[in-house]
Amino acid sequence: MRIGILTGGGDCPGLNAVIRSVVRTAANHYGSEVIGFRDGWRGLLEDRTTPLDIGAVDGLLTRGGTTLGSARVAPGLLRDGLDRMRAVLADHDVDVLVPIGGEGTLTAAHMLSEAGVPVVGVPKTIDNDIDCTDLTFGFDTAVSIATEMIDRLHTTAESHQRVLLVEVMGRHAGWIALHAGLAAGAHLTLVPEEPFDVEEVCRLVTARFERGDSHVIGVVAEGATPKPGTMALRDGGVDEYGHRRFTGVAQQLGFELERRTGKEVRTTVLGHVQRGGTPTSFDRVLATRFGLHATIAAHEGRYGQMVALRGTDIELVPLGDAVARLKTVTPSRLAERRAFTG
Ligand SMILES: Nc1ncnc2c1ncn2[C@@H]1O[C@H](COP(=O)(O)OP(=O)(O)O)[C@@H](O)[C@H]1O
Ligand SMILES: O=P(O)(O)OC[C@H]1O[C@](O)(COP(=O)(O)O)[C@@H](O)[C@@H]1O
Ligand SMILES: [Mg+2]
Repeated sequence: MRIGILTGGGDCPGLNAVIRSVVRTAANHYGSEVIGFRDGWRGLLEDRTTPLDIGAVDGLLTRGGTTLGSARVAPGLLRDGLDRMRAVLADHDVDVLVPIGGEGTLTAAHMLSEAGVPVVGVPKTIDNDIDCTDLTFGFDTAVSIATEMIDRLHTTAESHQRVLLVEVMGRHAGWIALHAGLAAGAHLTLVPEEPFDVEEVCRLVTARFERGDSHVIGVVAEGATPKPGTMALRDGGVDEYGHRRFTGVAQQLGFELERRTGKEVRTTVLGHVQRGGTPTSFDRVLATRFGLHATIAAHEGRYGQMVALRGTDIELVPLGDAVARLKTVTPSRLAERRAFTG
């Protein structure tokens, strides 16, 4: 058998570990071959490939990023390129395609699958917002990095009796903010799922200083928004791929807080540091198991599926189910942070 593999969307610690796992499982369990398409769907459309044998994946387990590269393609171009992609796959004798990506890449994978292309998907995202899987690799790494950074912000914030706002990633879902906030003892966590009231945030800040607390740490997901009418947030529009352009919610909230409470505020935007570097051991294991089970599914002809973590087992779920909706933070998980707010 010949497996084609590609990585799409934003990079994520653990992508290389999946690639290695697919190649090793294919070669060692099945005597199969793997070919990589460069730069996500773009490489498949443009027929840019790289052979992947055991030697090519040496050392990949621990390396961040993706050795195959990743790029975005406008979804319309992809839909128009269906026949072209089919022809490229046939030219390379690819029997099954294993796309590794977020909800965008997996939506495209579902489209190919519906068009009859044999596909087994692997979910990736640091945001942890893909449905039908308990977790995605990259999330644990991002939370670990964010936690360490927030730990460090505590000490400088208390030295100066400041409010420290830290903006973390999370376009539609506040999982990173919620988990890093809980892990690092944040006093306030703002997530996209629950628009915030700037007056309430001001009350919390003022109350903490009035009762003698030394500082405030607020974790703000990049996709958090104020309740309508409470605070203006600059509109950045959308990019050519339909993604909302962020304009720095933490910074803008910081200005408002300083103005309204008179307290000194500093803002730290963690940005891509959350996605860079080596995956945690948890993510290495999850990525390796995803790659292993995707390769088994490919050889068993279980197409149109995505590997998923359910409890401690890796299972297969229909791609259509996985991309039907995003997995956002539930009200009950949001409620858990109340005791630690303020
Ligand atoms: N609705 C869609 N239909 C078809 N293809 C899509 C769709 N959304 C995204 N894609 C393709 O998947 C690529 C990656 O999606 P993107 O949202 O950027 O990253 P991720 O896979 O991490 O969610 C896009 O550049 C595009 O080519
Ligand atoms: O690297 P880019 O293109 O600026 O994208 C940033 C976005 O990618 C992410 O890091 C990960 O999102 P995906 O895994 O869905 O691609 C988001 O948290 C963030 O908003
Ligand atoms: Mg996406």
